[in-house]
Amino acid sequence: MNLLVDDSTTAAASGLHWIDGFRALGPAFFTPLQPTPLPAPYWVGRSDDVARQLGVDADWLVSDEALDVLTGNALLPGMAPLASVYSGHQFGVWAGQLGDGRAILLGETERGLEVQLKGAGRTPYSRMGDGRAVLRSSIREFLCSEAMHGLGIPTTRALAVTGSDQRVRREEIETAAVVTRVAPSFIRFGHFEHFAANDRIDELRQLADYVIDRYYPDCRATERFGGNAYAAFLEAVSERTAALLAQWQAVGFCHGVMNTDNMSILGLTIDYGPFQFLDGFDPAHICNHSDTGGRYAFNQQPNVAYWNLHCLAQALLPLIGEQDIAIAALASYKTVFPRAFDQRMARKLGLPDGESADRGLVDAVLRLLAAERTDWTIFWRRLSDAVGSGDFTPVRDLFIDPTGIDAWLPLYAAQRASTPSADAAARMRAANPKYVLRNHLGQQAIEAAQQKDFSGVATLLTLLASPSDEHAGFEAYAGFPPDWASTIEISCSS
Ligand SMILES: Nc1ncnc2c1ncn2[C@@H]1O[C@H](COP(=O)(O)OP(=O)(O)OP(=O)(O)O)[C@@H](O)[C@H]1O
Ligand SMILES: [Mg+2]
Repeated sequence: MNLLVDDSTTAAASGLHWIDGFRALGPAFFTPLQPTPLPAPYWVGRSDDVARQLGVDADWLVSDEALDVLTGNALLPGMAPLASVYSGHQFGVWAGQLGDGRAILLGETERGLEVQLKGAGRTPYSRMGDGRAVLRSSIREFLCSEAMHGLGIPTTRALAVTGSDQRVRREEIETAAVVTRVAPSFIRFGHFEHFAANDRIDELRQLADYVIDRYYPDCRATERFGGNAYAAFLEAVSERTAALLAQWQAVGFCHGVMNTDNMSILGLTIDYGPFQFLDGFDPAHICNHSDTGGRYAFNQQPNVAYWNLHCLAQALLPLIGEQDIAIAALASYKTVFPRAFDQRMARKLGLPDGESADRGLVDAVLRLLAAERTDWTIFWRRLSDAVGSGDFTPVRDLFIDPTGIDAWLPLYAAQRASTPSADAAARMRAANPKYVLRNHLGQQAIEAAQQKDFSGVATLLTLLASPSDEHAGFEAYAGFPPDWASTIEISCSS
C-alpha cells in the first residue's frame, strides 16, 4: 500500500521539511518500513508548544491530513519511515536484540528534531508484540512528556495522540492509539550495546562518531583522558544522566522500567510506561506492578542509572581502548549526582543560588516525610507558601505527630535567615510544583477519553505545562490523592 499523500501543495502546508539524519547511518542500523494504518482515527490531544518547536503549521495540525499522518495512515513527501535496531539489559539481565517494536521514525526535520510514531504497527523487532499501544498508556505518555517539559526536566516530547476504535488485547480488550514523539534523537544506550554485543565494531564506531559529531561535538576537542573522544563522550553522557536523575529524585518521579534500552544517550527521560509521581513519600516505592523485586524502586534509581552507565561503558570499551579509562570516565557520576541533588534540594528549600543546604537538615526532613508517608508534592508546596506568609500551620497539619517538624522548622528558619522571605517563597514555588501528573489524575482523564471526552486530557496538558503557576479554580487537581489512587496498578502492559 502506498501511504504517500498525493497532493504536494497540502503536504507542503505542514511546515515540515525533512533531512537525512539517523537514516544516513545506513541499513545496518534500521529497517525501512511503513506504518500500519488504523481505521477511523480521531484526535485525543495535541501540544501547540511542540508544534511551535517543530515549526508545524497551526492550520495543518488540525487538518484531516495531519490526523492521518500522525496515525500512520499517510506519509508526507520527504518522510522516510524506519524502525531502528537496539538491544539491552532488562531488569538486570541481558535481553539480546530488541529494537523499535512499535515505534516508527518518520524522519528528522530541518530543525534537528526527529519525529516518531509510537504504536504505529508491527516491525521486524516486534517479537511477540502487536506493534500497538493502547489509549490508556498513550495518554499517560503524552501528558507525562509534556509535564516533564513543564517541570524543566529533559525529556522526549509529544506532539499529539490519536486514537482508533481498533481493539487491542492486553489484560483486557482496549483500543489503539498512536503518540507522536519528538526528540533530537531517540538513540538509547541499547543501540550501542547492540553492536558491541555482536562484535560489529565498525558500526559501533560509526554510531558513536555520529552521536558525538551531532550531539557532543566538544568531545572531539577534549584534553581529558589523553584526548580520547569516546571516553569524553561516556563521561558527558554519564554527567547528563546524573543531572537527570537528580531532577527525577527531587520532583519525586519514579520511572519504573529503567532498562538500558530505555536510557537516552542524550540524558532525556524516555519511555513513559509504568511511571509515577510519588504521592506519599515512600523512599522505597515501587511504581511498576511487574517489578516484583523492586529493582526500579524510587530510591534505587540513581544506582540503577549508574549500573546502566556501566553497560554503556562496556559497550564503548572497544572504542575507548582501556578499561581503566572507561572506569575513570564514569567516576564523576559519583560526585555530579549528589552535587546536583543537593542543588535541587537547596532550591526546594528556597536557599540562594550557590548556597548548599545543610545535609543534616535535608536528611532530617526526608526522614520526617518518610516516617508518615507525607505527601511529597503538597509538603513542598505548602512549605513554599508558608515561607511567604509566615504561617506554618498548613505544614504542621500534614503531620499526625508534629514533634519532629516542630523541631525541624526552627533549624530551617536559621538556615535561610539571610534571605528575604518573599524572594525565598518565589524561588521555592518555582522549584516546588503545585501540579504533577499523579496516577489518579491521569486515570480520570483516561476514563473520560475512553468515553470520547477528551477535555480532561486538554485540562491536564494546560495545568502541567506551567506546573508551578497557581491556576486559580483548578485547586482540585493539586489536592491529596483519593483513597482509590493507591489501588491503581500500572504494569509494563501498555
Ligand atoms: N505491543 C508491542 N508490540 C511490539 N513490540 C513491543 C510492544 N510493546 C513493547 N514492545 C517492544 O518491547 C521492547 C521493550 O519494551 P518497552 O516497554 O521498554 O518499550 P516501549 O514502551 O514499547 O517503547 P519505547 O521504549 O520506545 O518508549 C521494545 O523493543 C519494544 O519496542
Ligand atoms: Mg522501551
